[in-house]
Amino acid sequence: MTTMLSARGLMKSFGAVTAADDVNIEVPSGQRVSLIGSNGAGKTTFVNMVTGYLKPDAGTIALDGREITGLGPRRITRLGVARSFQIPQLALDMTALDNMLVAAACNDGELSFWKPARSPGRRARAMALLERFDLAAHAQRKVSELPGGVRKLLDIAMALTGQPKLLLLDEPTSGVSVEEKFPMMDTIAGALAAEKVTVLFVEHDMEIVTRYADRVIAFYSGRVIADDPPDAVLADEQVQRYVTGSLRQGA
Ligand SMILES: Nc1ncnc2c1ncn2[C@@H]1O[C@H](COP(=O)(O)OP(=O)(O)OP(=O)(O)O)[C@@H](O)[C@H]1O
Repeated sequence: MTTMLSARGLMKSFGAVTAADDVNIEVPSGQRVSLIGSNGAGKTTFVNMVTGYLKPDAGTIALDGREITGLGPRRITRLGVARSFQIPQLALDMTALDNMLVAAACNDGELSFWKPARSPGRRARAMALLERFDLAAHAQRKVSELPGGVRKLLDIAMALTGQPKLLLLDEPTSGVSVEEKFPMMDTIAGALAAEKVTVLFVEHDMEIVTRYADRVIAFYSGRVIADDPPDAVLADEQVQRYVTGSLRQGA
C-alpha cells in the first residue's frame, strides 16, 4: 500500500506557544484517521500545515510521494488535498447542484464567463456524488431551504468534486442531533470509501472515533502522544488524562 501523507519532524511555534513539536505522521492510502486532542492541542495547526495555510518552521510534508512543504493552499488543492469545514462554506441562494458545479469548476481552475460551470460532464459527476451522499432529491433546492445536517453532507460532497487524494474534515457531525449523527456518519463513510479517498478527520466525539476511525492520532501540547487503532488509543493512560478526561489531570 502506498503512503498518501508523510509528515516528518514538523515544528511550528506562535511566539512562546509550541503548536507542533516534532510531529511525525505517515498515513497509508485509503486509511480513515481521526485526529483527537483537547482545545489547543495542535490538531488544526497540523491540518493547516498539510493544507498550506501555515508554513512549518521545520520539517517536511509529502503527498503521495511528492513534497508539498511550504506550497500555498491553491497549489496543494491542485495536487489533491481537499478540506471541509465545521461550518459549511455554501452559497445559500444557489441550489445544491449549482453549489456542486461551482465547486467543481473552481477545483478545475476553470470558473469564468467563457467556461460555464454547467458542462454536461461536470453535471453528471456532480449528480453521481449527490447520489452517493443521499442528496439527489435536494439537487434543485436552494441551500437556504436545507436543514443543517444536509448542508454538512453537501459541503463534504463539494470537497470531493475535484477527486482529491486526501480529504481533511473538521468534526463532520458537530451540531447534529444524537439520533442523526450515526446515520449521517454511515452515509459519509460509505461515500468516502466509494470515492477511495484517504481521510483525516478532527473529532471530539469519542463514539464517532470508535466507530468510524481505522486509526486515531492523539495530540497534546503540539505533540503526538498516541497513534494506534481506536481501542488502544482510548485505553492509553496519557490519552485518558489529557484528551478524554476519564483520568483527571494530577490523578
Ligand atoms: N494563528 C495563531 N496565532 C497564535 N497562536 C495560535 C495560532 N494558531 C494556533 N495557535 C495556538 O497554537 C496552539 C494549538 O492550536 P490549534 O488550533 O492547533 O489547536 P486545536 O487542537 O486545533 O484546538 P481546537 O480543538 O480548539 O480547535 C494553541 O495554543 C493556539 O492558541
